[in-house]
Parts: sequence; C-alpha cells; structure tokens
Amino acid sequence: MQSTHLLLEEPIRMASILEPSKRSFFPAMTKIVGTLGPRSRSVGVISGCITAGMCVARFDFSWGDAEFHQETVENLKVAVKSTKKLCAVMLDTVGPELQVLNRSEHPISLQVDSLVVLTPNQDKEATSNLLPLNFGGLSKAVKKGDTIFIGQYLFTGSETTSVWLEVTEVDGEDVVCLIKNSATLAGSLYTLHVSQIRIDLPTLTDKDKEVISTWGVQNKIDFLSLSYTRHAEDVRHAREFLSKLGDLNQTQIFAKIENIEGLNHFDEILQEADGIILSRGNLGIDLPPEKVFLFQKAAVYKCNMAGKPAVITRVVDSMTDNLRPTRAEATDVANAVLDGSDAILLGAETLRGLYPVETISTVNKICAEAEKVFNQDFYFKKAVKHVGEPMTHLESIASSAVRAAISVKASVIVCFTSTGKAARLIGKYRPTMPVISVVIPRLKTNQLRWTFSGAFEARQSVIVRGIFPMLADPRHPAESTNATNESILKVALDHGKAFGVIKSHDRIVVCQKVGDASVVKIIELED
Ligand SMILES: Nc1ncnc2c1ncn2[C@@H]1O[C@H](COP(=O)(O)OP(=O)(O)O)[C@@H](O)[C@H]1O
Ligand SMILES: C=C(OP(=O)(O)O)C(=O)O
Ligand SMILES: [K+]
Ligand SMILES: [Mg+2]
Repeated sequence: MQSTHLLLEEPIRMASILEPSKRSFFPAMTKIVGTLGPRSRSVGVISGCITAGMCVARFDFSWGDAEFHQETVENLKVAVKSTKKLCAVMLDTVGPELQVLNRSEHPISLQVDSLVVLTPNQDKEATSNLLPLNFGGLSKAVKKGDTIFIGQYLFTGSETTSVWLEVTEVDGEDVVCLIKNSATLAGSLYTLHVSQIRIDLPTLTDKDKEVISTWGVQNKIDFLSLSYTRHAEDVRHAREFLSKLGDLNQTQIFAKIENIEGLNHFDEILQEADGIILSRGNLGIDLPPEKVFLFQKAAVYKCNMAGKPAVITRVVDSMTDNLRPTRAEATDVANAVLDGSDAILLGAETLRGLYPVETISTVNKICAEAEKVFNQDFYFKKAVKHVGEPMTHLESIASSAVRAAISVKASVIVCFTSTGKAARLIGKYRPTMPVISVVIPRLKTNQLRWTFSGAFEARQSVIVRGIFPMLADPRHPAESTNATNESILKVALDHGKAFGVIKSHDRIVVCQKVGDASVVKIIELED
C-alpha cells in the first residue's frame, strides 16, 4: 500500500497522473454496498461482486418477495464461503414509499401535455390514462400545482423512462395530472414521489415489520436500512422493535435520508442512528438540483465528526446499461470519497444492470485513486479540533494510533477489539493505511445457551472506510494477557502478509489492551 500520498493542494506533476497505479490485494478503503437482484443473484455473479470489492449486500424489500430474496441470500452465503471474505447483509425497508403497479408489464407511454389520472383503486390496470397507486391518501395530501415524479423502480433519472407531472385537479380520491414530458414507463413497478409533502404513512410499516421478524431474523441481518427516515423518533421506534427480536437487538440502523423532512431533522436522526444513507435518488427529486451537493457535503461532514458511517447512493446510474461511467459520474464518485464518505451504495447498476461486477470494480478503482489525494492531514486536524479537550481515553488512543502510523509510514494498523468500537474510532481519523480490526470473540449467554460474540461486530465494521475486520479464533482466551495478544497478533500479521498488504521490514502500529492498560505500539517486522 502506498504511504506517500499525493495531495491536491500541492502541485501535482501532470505526467504523474498517467502513471499506472499499483494493484494491491486489498480493495479501496471506501466500501461498496451492492443491491442484489435479478442480475446479481447467482453464486457466480455474487462471488464476482465480492471479489471486486462488494462487502455489504442490500436486499431491498420495495421489490421482490421474501422467497426470492431468500434464494439470493442463500447464494450469498455460498459465495462468502468460497471467496473467504466477509459480506454483511442489509435489509432495506419499503416504508412510506408510494408505488404504482403495472401488473401486465406492458410499457406505458405518456404524452407531454396530456392528462393522466392517479387512482388508489388497485383493481384497475395501469394504462396511459390511469395509474393505480398503493396509497389512498394522495388526493388529501396534494393540491393543484404540486409536482409529482414517477420513475421505474430504481429509476436512473433518464427522461425517457420517468415522468414529471403537475397536479391539475383533485377529483374525490383521484388526482388528475398534466404530463410535463413524454416518457415510456417500463417494468412492473414504479416509484411515485410528490415533491415536499408529508405522506401520512408510518416509517416502519406493518409489511416491513413482518419481513424483519421473519426474513430478517432468519438471516440475522447486520443492518437495517430505514427508508424515508423523517424523525429521530423513527429510529428509536425501529430500535425498540428490533430489540425484541433475539439476535436483531444487535442489528445496526442506518437512517436513509430521502426527503426534506429527513433533511430538516438530520442532526437528531444522526444522534440516534448507527449510520446514514444519503439517498440521493429520492432526495434528488425532493431537493432542487442545485442544492444536492450542499446537503451531501454538510451531511457527510456531520457523519464524519460523529464517527458514524456515511453511505452515498446513485453514483454510476449509466453503468446499468454501459460498461463505462460518464465523466460526470466518475468524477462524482471521486468527489464522494474526497467529501469523506465511508461507502458507495449501488442500486440499479447491480440489481438489474448488465455489468454488476465491472461496475463494482470500476467504482472501487476510482475510490482507490481518490483516497490517494484525500487530504488526511487537514481532515485529521478538523476531527481532533471537533472533539476538543479533554478527550476520552479511547479517542486519544485512536487518534494517536493514526498519527503514529502516518509518522512512521506504517503499512497497516492492527486494532484489537471486541465490540468493534476501538477500530471504528481509529477509522474516524481516516488513516491512510488499512486497519486490520481483529475482533476477539467473547463468550456470552442469554440464560438459555452460551454463544460467542464477534460475528455481528466483525461484519458490521466492514462498512467503515478503511476497516478490514477479521474474526479471531474463539479458542483463544479472551483475557488480554501478553501471551494471548502475541499469538493473535501473529495470526493477524500472517493474514496481512497473505494479502500482500504487509511485507518484511514493514512497520506496523498495534492498538491493544495489556491487562488494564490500552497501548499503542510500533513494531518493525523482520523477515
Ligand atoms: N480482547 C482484547 N484484547 C486486547 N486488546 C483489546 C481487546 N479488546 C479491546 N482491546 C483494546 O483495548 C482498548 C480499549 O478498547 P475497548 O473500548 O475496551 O474495546 P472495544 O473496541 O471492544 O469496545 C483499545 O486499545 C482496544 O484496541
Ligand atoms: C437508494 C435509494 O432508494 P431506494 O432504496 O428506494 O432505491 C435512493 O433513493 O437513492
Ligand atoms: K426501499
Ligand atoms: Mg430511495
């Protein structure tokens, strides 16, 4: 791994841009979440996705039934075994999403300046004049002049398959709209979004609750992506619901911010949530286009300072049908990294795209290049200043480990952890080298049976930028004596060597507890 980083603030030799980058076994420090669906559900494709850098698989229940997703998750488990890489599972809720169903799946062509009626009568077929909706309250929520957007599920913003409407009249339960652009809606499911209004549906719907307590429990989901989080209370409510579902009391909640209501309550939501998904697809419809970047920069910064992962969606839409991203998309991915994002979430690109594996590998390469010019020094100072003094011991240990690793040009930081907290905190200071987080299992009981902790903790930290977890052998005693620490460290170093990230004579920073003392030590490897 390269430790002398380019900095954009320093003059770059133009020719250096063309120098090919060294391939390292470790993927980029920025993580990739892939939405699995029709084009990415065989063991072969999922294995390809994982090898290319996907470390979280998203199962979106806006689309497909539990049985379909179960087959996919079974294949994921096989792929994880065969690639020997961790991949976390994320369940994405439907929430108060408005959907238009097109059961016949015939394309629906809509003509500019014509009228179309939105009706809650779901017995009706979808046609060019009538679109049935899964929600009865639309006519009460909108008024003449409101803007409505309808796009294919995981729409890519393309004007030929999505349509903008203007409400002209409310007629009982129906809403009559003027079509603002000609479009042909394709597929069986469309998302409908009304700009800047409140939809009076719960954030966690009954259907979501049922899916979580069956499919979610069965598959021990690592993350819940809480769609349309609008208030901190939404997160508290979801947390309470999960707490009663056995192992899911450990599931982390990522609040998905997808409308203005969520944006307005961002600070409180961030306090309650374990991480944030900046759902630029829907948010990009709710916000004027010229404001999206501002939200992104402000929200990512707040997540960074809170030490909570920030995930960005909708980055390379055009790769759904193309092998290469547009220039704007490629630059956008790099900017997401420079802004400080932890992870990139791919939607249509992996779900129904022609090139799921190539998309992941392209995004991974762009992230790796951007990380090289990330101004770590500037970022580090901001993070330290934001914490202020006095720091907690752990915060001080974590920031010192990162500072030491950079000063001695360490190739990796090895961090011992049981809850994952110490490693995450190191990740917060955005080290320029990977962090091997060695998760030490602990024996725990629920009064009925004894189990080892660690699996959730390891999988959940994969979403943090720069953290590469490995689960230590549970046969190692958990108490941190010098002898046990040494033998576990040896395993971690062998792991790093096998992946080519650690070489002979490298310096390594190790963060661990010996007895009661937290220590940061620098070791220099021999042959
Ligand atoms: N099982 C362990 N063995 C050795 N050191 C550990 C272990 N668990 C945590 N540490 C180290 O102890 C220090 C304090 O971490 P702490 O917050 O107690 O653990 P955690 O990350 O599991 O929440 C950190 O330096 C961390 O690297
Ligand atoms: C990822 C997004 O949402 P969904 O889960 O609806 O695809 C988004 O809006 O960007
Ligand atoms: K969803
Ligand atoms: Mg969305």
